[in-house]
Amino acid sequence: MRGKSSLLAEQMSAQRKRLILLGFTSLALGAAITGQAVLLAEAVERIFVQRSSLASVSGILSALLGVMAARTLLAYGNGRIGLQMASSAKTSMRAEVLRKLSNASMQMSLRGQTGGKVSVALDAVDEADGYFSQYMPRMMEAAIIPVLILIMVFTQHMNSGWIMLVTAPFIPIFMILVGLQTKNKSEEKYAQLAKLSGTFLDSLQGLVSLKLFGRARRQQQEIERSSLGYRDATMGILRIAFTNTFMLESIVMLSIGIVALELALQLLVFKSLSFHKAFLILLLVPEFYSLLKNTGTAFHGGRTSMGAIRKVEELLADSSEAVALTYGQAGRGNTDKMQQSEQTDSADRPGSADWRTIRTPPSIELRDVRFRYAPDSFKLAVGSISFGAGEQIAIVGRSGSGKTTLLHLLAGLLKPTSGEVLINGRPRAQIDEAAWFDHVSYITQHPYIFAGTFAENIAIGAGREVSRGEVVEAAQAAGLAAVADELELGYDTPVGEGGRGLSGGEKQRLALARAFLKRPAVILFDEPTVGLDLHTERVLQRSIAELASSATMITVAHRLYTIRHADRILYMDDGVLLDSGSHEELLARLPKYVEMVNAQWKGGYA
Ligand SMILES: Nc1ncnc2c1ncn2[C@@H]1O[C@H](COP(=O)(O)OP(=O)(O)OP(=O)(O)O)[C@@H](O)[C@H]1O
Repeated sequence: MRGKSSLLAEQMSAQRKRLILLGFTSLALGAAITGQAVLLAEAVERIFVQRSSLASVSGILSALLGVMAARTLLAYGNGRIGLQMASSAKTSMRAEVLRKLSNASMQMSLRGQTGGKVSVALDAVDEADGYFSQYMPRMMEAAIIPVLILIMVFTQHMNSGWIMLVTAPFIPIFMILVGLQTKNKSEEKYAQLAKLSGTFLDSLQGLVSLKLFGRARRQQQEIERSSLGYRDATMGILRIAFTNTFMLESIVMLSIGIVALELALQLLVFKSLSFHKAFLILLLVPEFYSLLKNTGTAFHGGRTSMGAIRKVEELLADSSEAVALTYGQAGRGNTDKMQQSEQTDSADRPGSADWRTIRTPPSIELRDVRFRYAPDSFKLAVGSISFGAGEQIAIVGRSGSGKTTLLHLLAGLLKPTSGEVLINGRPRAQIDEAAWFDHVSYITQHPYIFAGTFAENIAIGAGREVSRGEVVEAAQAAGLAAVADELELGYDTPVGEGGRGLSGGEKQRLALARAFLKRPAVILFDEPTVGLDLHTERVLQRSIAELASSATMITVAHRLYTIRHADRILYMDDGVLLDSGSHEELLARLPKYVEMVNAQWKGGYA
């Protein structure tokens, strides 16, 4: 797991060059600020005290203008460097979040609320901006420029230097106290925002169910509660920010007042100070405190950003933890390999290239495979089974017996807690994931339809550019041609979110059309439990049989037709493989199987 604030440390080390540049521009800015004060004091001294002619100070005035222009440019430069740091830090953080989320195991994807993750990936990363664009440049300026000013003041008048040195620490001390409070509040704000986003997205996704169960009002109240929590957390931060600004302003005013009083006494009462020196110090003192004060404001923003960065860090750490927790020993190897594959081109890895060229159905072997979603949860222990190349396997068993879990293990969506899955004798964990998925089609009961056209949704299966002709051919093979003809814009009709809806049977045929484009060597099929009309049923059966003729096919089967036509049937019972064999063999020796077959006859599944 990542150490605390290591994400920040990583980002800072990636920005080292810009930080050094920032140091140099801050130094130059400090020189410009002190130079400006010196030139201004000199010009005022000559014009008003020595009554020199304007022409005699024209050189000083031009130099003053030049220094002022340089100061403006340097301040602008510091701002730009800050913005560039923020932009590249945000880009790399967001990329890391997206990479982690997309590489995460299926369990990880299911953990936590999607809305919360979206909020962290978008809002929290955006909030990190302030740390790099404001906090860091101001901190760098505060570390360099006040020191330059202080040196200057000490060389002019020791007393003023001491007053500044004694009063200055009040500002950072105050900032630290406020900052600590703000950080907690900021983390609370992000927790509230993630909760609000999560509740909101959940409610949107489940709107129909919520309405049907009369829970819409309660959910509305839940959203209201979450949004009020978020409001309170935000208001809490703002309250601290306003108090912070007021207090800082008071400290600054008081400090400048003390220095001015001391200068006035020295200048007018004790007459121990020249006007030039007094005026120069008086010009530098507000610069000194204003820099520290700006740092105070930036500090507040910086702490808020740190809270946001911590949230991003937690999300990243959570992904790594979930991977380690789920995979156990075997998983640790897999995670290593996953990281390895990020560093080296997957095609270079041993076993990838030859696997890519395989087009024939592979043999699959489970070797003493065990799996748990979490400690003390459902346990799957199927032992060792092997499936011959091109074999048609049906997995059957009661609801909750672990059929889908087994299918996910075969697909590589879940990693075994112990044991391994071998493909053509090679551990699946050693095969490049992308290369493996190139050869697999997993047709779930509820295929995902992306927001896009009907044709695009089919084409996604190919994983390459495909012509309209190929899409139409795949649709015909999957029995979808008639459906496409009935759509308003044919293959160009928008479907998925925001588009036209598709029925369950249509979605499954669309998943089949994707598989026809892909022509996979392995088909994993979660057969629909709901009854389809006779015509759709026949179309599906025919299409699947055609696809299966060139693939190793493993089906979580619910229909007697599929079960009877399988080469081998695996009967699962409470996470254990109770028996396997042909339909006739199981009928002869497994009473639970007979019971299931009889129940299906009665239910009309056959
Ligand atoms: N993400 C998960 N986390 C924890 N437990 C899970 C998860 N998914 C499934 N389970 C549990 O694992 C067990 C097996 O589930 P699985 O979906 O594999 O059963 P199944 O035989 O496919 O059931 P069905 O026929 O109803 O789809 C169940 O007890 C289920 O509650």
